[in-house]
Amino acid sequence: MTNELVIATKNEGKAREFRELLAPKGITIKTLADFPEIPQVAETGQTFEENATLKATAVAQLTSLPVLADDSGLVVDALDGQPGIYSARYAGNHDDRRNMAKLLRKLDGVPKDQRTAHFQTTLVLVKPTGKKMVTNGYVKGLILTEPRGENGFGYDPVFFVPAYHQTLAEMTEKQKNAISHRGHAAQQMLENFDEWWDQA
Ligand SMILES: O=c1nc[nH]c2c1ncn2[C@H]1C[C@H](O)[C@@H](COP(=O)(O)OP(=O)(O)OP(=O)(O)O)O1
Ligand SMILES: [Mg+2]
Repeated sequence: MTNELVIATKNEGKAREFRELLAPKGITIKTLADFPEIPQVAETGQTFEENATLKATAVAQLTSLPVLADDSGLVVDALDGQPGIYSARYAGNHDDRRNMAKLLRKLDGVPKDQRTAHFQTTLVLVKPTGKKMVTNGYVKGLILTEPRGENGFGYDPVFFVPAYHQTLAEMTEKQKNAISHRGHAAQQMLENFDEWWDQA
């Protein structure tokens, strides 16, 4: 069996975090940047798991390699769970600054104790044979009224984690990975990875 895993993402921030999270496995990691001919997979599902499965399955078929896909988003309580699966296309097409600006506008006037939210990541691992593994991860926080910090990506600058008195964008990548939705989902995946990898 090949020693390569493709991460089915066009998001450089995710790809960076996965390289760090998967480093202990000693697997050769590729991303969609290595397969420029693969088109964007339409995220037509109604859930994180459906969308991650669509991305993973399409790329496994096209590459004949094992694939990991991540579908993730920000779930805001005061907005009835929005932007949720629409996080990447909330204000525009993958424009982090406009997405954050729209979020802050929607939460204008909402008091601090009602600005609760969580990030969710659903990870789907799929082999070309169809063998699949799914894990989920979460992190709880509060949406600030203005961005803080330069690290990370997406909504990180407005996502404050009370236990650490920092936004995700104020943490190092290692700190973020230790507590984030993606970090938790990846840890769970890694616990069962060898069993999945060794099966047909
Ligand atoms: O740790 C995170 N820190 C901040 N923001 C985050 C995080 N994790 C997901 N997010 C946001 C970014 C994007 O607005 C959406 C994911 O959308 P999602 O479709 O899963 O990813 P994407 O389109 O950027 O890349 P791709 O589908 O190629 O993997 O949630
Ligand atoms: Mg996407």
